[in-house]
Amino acid sequence: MKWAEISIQTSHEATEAVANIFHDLGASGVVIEDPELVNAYRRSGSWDYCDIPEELETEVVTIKAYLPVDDQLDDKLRIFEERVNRLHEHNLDKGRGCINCREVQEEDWASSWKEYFHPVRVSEHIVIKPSWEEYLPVEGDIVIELDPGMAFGTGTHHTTSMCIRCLEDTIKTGNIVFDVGTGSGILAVSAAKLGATQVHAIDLDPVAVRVAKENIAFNNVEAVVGVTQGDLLTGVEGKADVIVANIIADIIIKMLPDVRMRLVDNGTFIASGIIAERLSDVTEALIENGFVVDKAIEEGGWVAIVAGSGSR
Ligand SMILES: C[S@@+](CC[C@H](N)C(=O)[O-])C[C@H]1O[C@@H](n2cnc3c(N)ncnc32)[C@H](O)[C@@H]1O
Repeated sequence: MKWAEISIQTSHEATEAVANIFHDLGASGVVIEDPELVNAYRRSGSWDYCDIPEELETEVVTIKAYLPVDDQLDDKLRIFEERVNRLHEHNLDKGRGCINCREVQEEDWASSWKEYFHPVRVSEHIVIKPSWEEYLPVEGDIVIELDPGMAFGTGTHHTTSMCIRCLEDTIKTGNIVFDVGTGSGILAVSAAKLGATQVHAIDLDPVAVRVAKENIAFNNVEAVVGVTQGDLLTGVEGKADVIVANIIADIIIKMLPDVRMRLVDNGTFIASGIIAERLSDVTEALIENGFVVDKAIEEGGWVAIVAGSGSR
């Protein structure tokens, strides 16, 4: 299906009114790009995942919506423009008011990232293969088929590949593993393929839970891996030999008491998603919570830590 992406540059005060006009014209959702929100989020310090630059031009808000390309589109565009031009009647400044319209294919949004995702060897044995690509395994390869869809975790991100390497060094046949923040399920599937006999994967995001279930089925490890929607280790019962979490530093620090409680004696916690600048914070918190830090590895500005729970 063809869609029209309609975007408008407007002012802060007109944001809600413009979004309402889009809704009235049948758009099921709008994308609001507000540089002030980006700057506020940046300053909050809760985003470890990217070095987002400070937005310098904060006055202009861009709002985008998608409408089907059909015989009503021209009328809808005309109505949109008319209503934007009448915003001053409600004492609202429309700002620049520049409207752009471009055609996009639905498949473009859903699959454009696929061209960047190819089979990749992430550890000595594990190769991540997109479900739509061919790969001829060599002896000793453990091939994981993956279609991450909208969930995080293709194996190409340093935080994920470091976790997989640490899992490969840690997991022993028969281990129980908890994967907190499973995303695409990539670490849970890796753990199962490396010999774990019970894996509990958890994610807060229902989309991730659905995608992880699909990838688990794809790799025939449903008998070993179960996925639940949940907040970190809340409500998780039993103990694991290995807990892995590729989330941000602050969340890792927050979950440490639960991690320690849910690990067997001499169990292992693999923590990733930590920017190098936060290594000392996480290390200190680990020690405060009774862990022994075995090693920290760094790649591309990211750190993964392997820590032992010791015996209690
Ligand atoms: C960086 S992704 C990691 C995905 C995958 N494990 C990997 O290593 O590629 C972090 C995941 O943690 C999930 N997450 C964030 N906060 C969470 C929470 N409080 N409880 C459970 N999952 C959470 C996100 O939805 C996301 O899927």
